[in-house]
Amino acid sequence: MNLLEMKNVTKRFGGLTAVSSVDFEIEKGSITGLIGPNGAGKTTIFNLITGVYKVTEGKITFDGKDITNKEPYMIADMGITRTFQNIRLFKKLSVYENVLTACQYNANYSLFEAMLYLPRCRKQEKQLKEQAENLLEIMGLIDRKDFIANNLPYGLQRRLEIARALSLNPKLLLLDEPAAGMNPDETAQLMNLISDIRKKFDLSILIIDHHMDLVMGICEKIMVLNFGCKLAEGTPIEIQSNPKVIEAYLGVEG
Ligand SMILES: Nc1ncnc2c1ncn2[C@@H]1O[C@H](COP(=O)(O)OP(=O)(O)OP(=O)(O)O)[C@@H](O)[C@H]1O
Repeated sequence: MNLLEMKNVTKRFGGLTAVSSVDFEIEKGSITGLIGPNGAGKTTIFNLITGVYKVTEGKITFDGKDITNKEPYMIADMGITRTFQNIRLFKKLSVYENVLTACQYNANYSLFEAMLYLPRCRKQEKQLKEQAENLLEIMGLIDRKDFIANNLPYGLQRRLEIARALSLNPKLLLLDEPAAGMNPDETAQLMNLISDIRKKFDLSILIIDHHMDLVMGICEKIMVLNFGCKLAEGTPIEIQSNPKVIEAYLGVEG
């Protein structure tokens, strides 16, 4: 069953077609990869799915509902969250505060209840703190909960960003280059972590990354973009042996 469907999606910026008539599906519970050379349109696809950019033509459906050109906060509420190519954290807040502020989006007590610190507010605050601690535990960050985010090593900042994205209880998590700047050991650890969180949170995951070992190692399906068009789609083995992909992308590596 498909969780997300893009039908004939095009995005133009003036005269530039960044994404051209792309059809694409993400199966529920899957880890899917999105690869392609620089400028191929990968991040634009993330921005179209999350409502940051408006679709020029075509339709995007999520969990059976049309989300084309909905506002980003509506799409996040429906269950799609993401991380960014350039890490976006509250750099001067602690690791714990970064996750807790994201968890607090889930609170639904009123301002009145908060001002008087009524029982419903107290109960929810306690639950949100537990949720934040639990996420830090899962992401291997609990020992550094009081560190200032900016002082974390780069790889851990990426994990913290994933923890923040998970705090909104998504059904679909979009990871934009989660292994950027990581060494092979850190990349291998991240692969295990991504597989774990898919199981623990019953998630579907879409990953953009240039680390072929990561993408080929954990994705069940991969879509290859080139100049905004879908060049190929298939299992890692099919993609690795596809002559068009080798020529356009893998062949130019190294
Ligand atoms: N807001 C924008 N305004 C104008 N052009 C844009 C905008 N966003 C993206 N583009 C253009 O769309 C094309 C696709 O960009 P995109 O960032 O989606 O590529 P990408 O595949 O994610 O590349 P990379 O691997 O380098 O991150 C590029 O030519 C880019 O310059």
